[in-house]
Amino acid sequence: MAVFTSVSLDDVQPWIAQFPLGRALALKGIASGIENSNFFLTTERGEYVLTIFENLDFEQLPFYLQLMRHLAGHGVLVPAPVPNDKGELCVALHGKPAAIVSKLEGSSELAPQPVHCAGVGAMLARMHLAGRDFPLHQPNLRGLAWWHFATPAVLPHMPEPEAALLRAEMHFQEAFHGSDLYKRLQQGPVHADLFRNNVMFDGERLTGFFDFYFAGCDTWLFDVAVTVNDWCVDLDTGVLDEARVRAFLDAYHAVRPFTADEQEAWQPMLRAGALRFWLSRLYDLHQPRAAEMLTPHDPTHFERILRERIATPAPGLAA
Ligand SMILES: Nc1ncnc2c1ncn2[C@@H]1O[C@H](COP(=O)(O)OP(=O)(O)O)[C@@H](O)[C@H]1O
Ligand SMILES: N[C@@H](CCOP(=O)(O)O)C(=O)O
Repeated sequence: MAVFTSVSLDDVQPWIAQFPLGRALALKGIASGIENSNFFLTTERGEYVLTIFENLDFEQLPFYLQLMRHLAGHGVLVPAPVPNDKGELCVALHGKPAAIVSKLEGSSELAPQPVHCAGVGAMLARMHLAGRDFPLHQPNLRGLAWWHFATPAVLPHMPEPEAALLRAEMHFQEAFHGSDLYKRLQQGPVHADLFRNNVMFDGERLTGFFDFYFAGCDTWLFDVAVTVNDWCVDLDTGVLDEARVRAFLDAYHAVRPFTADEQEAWQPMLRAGALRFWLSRLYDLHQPRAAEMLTPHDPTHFERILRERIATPAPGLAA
């Protein structure tokens, strides 16, 4: 998808008058994405993306939009939110929160090579460092507490071998998240959904990270694990590609060196990253929402990745 909320150019015209963007010239629904309604918006001032938030409310949005603004101000490549004439970054449209952000150049690199992974690793480390003095706090809303909520909702729909794996992994992750090792890991604002489709490249040049609407405060290592599980994986088998993993981790480490605690937590964290998306994909499959163009993501992809991470140790954080 997804366009959950339909909007026409006529709807947008009076609304956009509060932004310093001139008149709206074109509006086009974007089919990809599964969380929000997104539109490419052409105005007299240029190209933007209009997002109508379907699951986030006005209280939650300042965290995401101010974080993007903060990171952009610290040289991290992310879309800049456009304030209206009152300085607000988020304004109601059709009764739902909406925001306009700058459009990034380029396109997603869906078949990444080590050079792309290195670019993402280095920028992710810069993002973590830049987030250290971000003053707002919000937990990762798809963290352990949400896993506890989602697990009983999906278990009745699952055949027993998969249900057993989910129960066992939840048990394992509760112990890991409660450990002293976990509590010592460095935390801060994380993207938490930095998949291939949420990064733009122009050739080999990274032009930006976007889709910050799963961001929250969590361990930096969780962000690394989520990102490696997508960027460095063979999509057919769930096996990690060593050259891409090495390129990613070495580039990250060169900007923000991994700690000894992070080395120790790396394997269970990769499992946590896989569990998080297995669960959310199961939840979306079994508790679907109405949308004009929604294509659910396949949960078995992350079940495979989880099984593979349990069976095979991944390359370590440092070479
Ligand atoms: N700032 C941006 N610049 C360029 N393209 C964007 C931007 N934000 C979103 N898009 C486009 O919109 C699509 C859907 O956005 P995304 O944030 O992934 O949706 P969702 O929040 O529903 O998952 C992306 O794949 C991308 O093509
Ligand atoms: N990346 C998640 C789903 C979130 O969708 P996005 O389009 O907002 O990245 C997944 O692959 O399950």
